Amino acid sequence: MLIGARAVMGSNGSHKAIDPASGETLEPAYGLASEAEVEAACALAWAAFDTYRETGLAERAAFLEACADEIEALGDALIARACAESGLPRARIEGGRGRTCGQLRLFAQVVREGSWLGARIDPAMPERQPLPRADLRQRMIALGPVAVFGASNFPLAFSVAGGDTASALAAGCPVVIKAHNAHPGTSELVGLALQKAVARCAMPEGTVSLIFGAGTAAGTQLVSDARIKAVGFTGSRGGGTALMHVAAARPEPIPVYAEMSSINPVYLLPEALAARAEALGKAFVGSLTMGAGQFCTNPGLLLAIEGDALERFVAAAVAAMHEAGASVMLTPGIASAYAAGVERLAGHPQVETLARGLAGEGPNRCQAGWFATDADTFLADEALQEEVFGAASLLIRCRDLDQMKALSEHLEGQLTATLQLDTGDIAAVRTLLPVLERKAGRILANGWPTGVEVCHAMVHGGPFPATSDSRTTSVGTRAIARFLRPVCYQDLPEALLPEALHAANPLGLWRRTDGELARA
Ligand SMILES: NC(=O)C1=CN([C@@H]2O[C@H](COP(=O)(O)OP(=O)(O)OC[C@H]3O[C@@H](n4cnc5c(N)ncnc54)[C@H](OP(=O)(O)O)[C@@H]3O)[C@@H](O)[C@H]2O)C=CC1
Ligand SMILES: O=C(O)CCC(=O)C(=O)O
Repeated sequence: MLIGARAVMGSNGSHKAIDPASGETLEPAYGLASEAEVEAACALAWAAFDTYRETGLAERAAFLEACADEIEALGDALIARACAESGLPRARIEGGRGRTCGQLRLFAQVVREGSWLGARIDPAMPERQPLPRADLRQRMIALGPVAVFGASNFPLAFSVAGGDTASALAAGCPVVIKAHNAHPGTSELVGLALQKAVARCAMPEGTVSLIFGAGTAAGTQLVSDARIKAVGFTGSRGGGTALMHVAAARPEPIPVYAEMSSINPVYLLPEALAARAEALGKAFVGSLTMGAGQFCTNPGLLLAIEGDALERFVAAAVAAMHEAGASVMLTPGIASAYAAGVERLAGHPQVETLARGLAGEGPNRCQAGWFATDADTFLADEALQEEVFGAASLLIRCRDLDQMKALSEHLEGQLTATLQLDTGDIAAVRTLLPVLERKAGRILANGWPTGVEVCHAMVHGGPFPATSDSRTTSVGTRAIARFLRPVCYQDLPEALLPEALHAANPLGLWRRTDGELARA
């Protein structure tokens, strides 16, 4: 583990990674955190907080860029270890490294630009009648140390130096990262890169710590620690909601930003289906089976109106499914949860198995599964909405547009909703759109939900259970807002005000002065 500047062998037992492709155990053993070690990481993060949050914009941006540089400097050792621990192909891991470093550099630009500080100035009005107005100035400050839980399915871009870490560090929050036990070696390497960047940029020692934990104890302790002020999590609905309860039960409750479970409905609208049923069927299977379906944006639910066009779509997708290879899943636990989920669907008396992919050889393989039922069955059985993490999807045959809309109202919160539409479908979509806006964080047309762009306009969020807080996003630059809160300074002399609020605007920020936005 990396506790501040130290490398520590955890004293609470040990853990080794598994290569899911072969089932073999990978050396070395990683020591797991004792209570005292979790405590030490939190103490260092707290000690770092007041210094780190006031680092200059240029200084903090350079630190984020140094994190990216150090990750790249790990070279092939990082790629090889991440492939071995995740079973993911090299191209996916290399892409993940590019995304991770790109994300850190994007947040560096955001930090430098400074509008996230949200500077507002309402100058004093001493002559105002009947009462004078005080001088009021507002800016955003960092919330405090953040506990980050690395995700299993993105060992780089949603893990130790992933979006939660990048946005928390950008906001001015030290991080204590709980590594995912599926990829301890990858976590260690990336943690070492961050530790080097901290030293190189002379950031306070506790800016970054990385702990390994056994079961739920270390994570629970971390979220319970009074010095932790927010949580970033990507993983299961069970894990995310458990941490929400822990955070809410603290003497001082804290926000938990958990991204959990989503089945990502795809609407096959009649005109689009009639025009390109076969192409859509093939493209659907490509999106479903990519990366063994281990994306929270995987298209786990299709909605369409019964008829000939739908049957053409089904025939094309079934043919593609029969050729879909069985990729390695991330962990034995995820592979067995997938197998159980598929068995549950296959054994449901009102669910038809449309097609299975190829079985594959070796351990932890994901045999894709596609199932169908009617809208009445889906509406009557809540369990059919549960995410089956992996390449499994359920087609709902609807009688008409009204039933499609009724079914949409019934859906839980989602990360995405996808519309396959043509011009002739616009009127129908117009009636669906208000429902989808209430249900999902991102609505997309004529694409597939997998693949999330890291940019300014992205929303990777949505109502529960997609996330624990629908007001925000875990991907894209808006993610920084999760770790900030406003402070108002009333009548403070300029010598005591932060630079962002000085009269001369030395940081050159866009500020709202008396309601007017200007860079002055
Ligand atoms: N929505 C999404 O994006 C994703 C969903 N999943 C879902 O999660 C399942 C399991 O995958 P996994 O990635 O391991 O996700 P988990 O939610 O099981 O674990 C994620 C992290 O949270 C920790 N954790 C989990 N539960 C608790 C708890 N009650 N208290 C404290 N810490 C906890 C785990 O620690 P430890 O491992 O030490 O127990 C791990 O570090 C998959 O089968 C899939 O259903 C997985 C990945 C992404
Ligand atoms: O597809 C992506 O890029 C993000 C998906 C995601 O957040 C997840 O699967 O956990």
